[in-house]
Amino acid sequence: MKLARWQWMTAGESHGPGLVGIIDGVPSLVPVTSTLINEDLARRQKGYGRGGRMAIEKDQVEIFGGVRHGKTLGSPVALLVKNRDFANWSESMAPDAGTPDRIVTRPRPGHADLVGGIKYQHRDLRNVLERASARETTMRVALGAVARSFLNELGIGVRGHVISIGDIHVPHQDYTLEEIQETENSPVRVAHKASETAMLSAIDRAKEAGDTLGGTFEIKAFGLPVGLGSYVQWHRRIEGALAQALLSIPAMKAVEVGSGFAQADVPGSAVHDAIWWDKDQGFTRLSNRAGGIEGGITTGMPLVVRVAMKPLSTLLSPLGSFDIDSKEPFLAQVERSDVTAVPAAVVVGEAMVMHVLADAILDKFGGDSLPEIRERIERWDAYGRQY
Ligand SMILES: Cc1cc2nc3c(=O)[nH]c(=O)nc-3n(C[C@H](O)[C@H](O)[C@H](O)COP(=O)(O)O)c2cc1C
Ligand SMILES: C=C(O[C@@H]1CC(C(=O)O)=C[C@@H](OP(=O)(O)O)[C@H]1O)C(=O)O
Repeated sequence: MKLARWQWMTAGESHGPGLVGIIDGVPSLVPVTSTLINEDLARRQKGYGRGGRMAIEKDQVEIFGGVRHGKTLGSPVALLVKNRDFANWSESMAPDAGTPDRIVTRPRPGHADLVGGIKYQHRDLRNVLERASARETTMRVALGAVARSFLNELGIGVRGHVISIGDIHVPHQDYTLEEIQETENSPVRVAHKASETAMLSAIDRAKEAGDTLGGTFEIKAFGLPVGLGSYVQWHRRIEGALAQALLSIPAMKAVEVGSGFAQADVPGSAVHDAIWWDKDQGFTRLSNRAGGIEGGITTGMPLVVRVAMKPLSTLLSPLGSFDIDSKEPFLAQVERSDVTAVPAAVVVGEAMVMHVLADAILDKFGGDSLPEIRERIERWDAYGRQY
């Protein structure tokens, strides 16, 4: 795989002391503050259908490196988010000596418990679920807020919204950035009131039945330059990087670009976007079924990706499974779980798209400081308009 220019990683367990993250490759002079990062952390915590854990956590970032007086230095950015719930697990999850109570020997169908136990030779499946948990996505979002600020400074806006929860879908339309931004006020992050009401009662019904719901969401990026990604080598096609990034989010099972799956059902004349030219904007497209990518390269039209999330696997009325020690079948007693996390997953999806775009910008334009990169993009855009 290619060496990313925007390299980032996270560490930390769900009920351990907290989560840490580092990004190497952030240009200097990008505005970054804990207030700005906390905004995205709060957005990820919202959403109707979350369980008891979200009432415990109030995610707040601490910036440990790479930022001074509100601007990045060009050195690695290091972040920390503490787990409030650790206070309730301090003995069981102590990094040094402690008492491993709350041992898990009952793997949940659909979670990482069983395969992780076999793979890492753990007999306490807590050692698996602690890291497989989507708690880790908190740090993806914190680091993603740094990418957001970088992209915003270049005039690129990335926003997502919910398309469906269970079998309730919002009517399809080409949502604008403003319409998507308004979904911040919706408890399920949708832009359509009737769908919102139906989704809220579907979530209530699923909760009563001890069941869970998945759904789909859309992420759009506005203001991208033409030319990110490439067709010249397999790993440089940008939709490949986006699909990998989005499928890496726990519980995501499918990704489509533009009108994606629907393209397979209709002839080419109903799929491809006619090219248009005028002297003000240069080349553009009359429609955007391609979702802003042709030949693995951004076209300058809005980037559109959709993601399908499976229903969560921790069921209050669980499916059958076997205890890994006694080998006896059981129906697990579950303490708490989310009913749906699709509205939260949108914010994680935005973060993953922004990490890919930040890397693609640095790959195409290089540069060490924000002003240098901005100037290069402006020159590139001017070239594009007169091509
Ligand atoms: C924001 C978010 C919250 C989640 N909350 C839960 C949860 O409460 N219970 C659960 O069983 N799974 C939850 N998941 C999904 C599991 O983490 C995921 O299914 C598990 O790690 C196994 O990975 P896989 O589904 O990709 O195979 C959540 C996922 C996300 C993105
Ligand atoms: C903690 C978060 O999500 C968690 C993801 C998750 C899972 O199995 O993935 C299970 C739940 O955690 P717990 O077992 O502590 O109730 C969710 O709350 C979070 O999003 O910050």
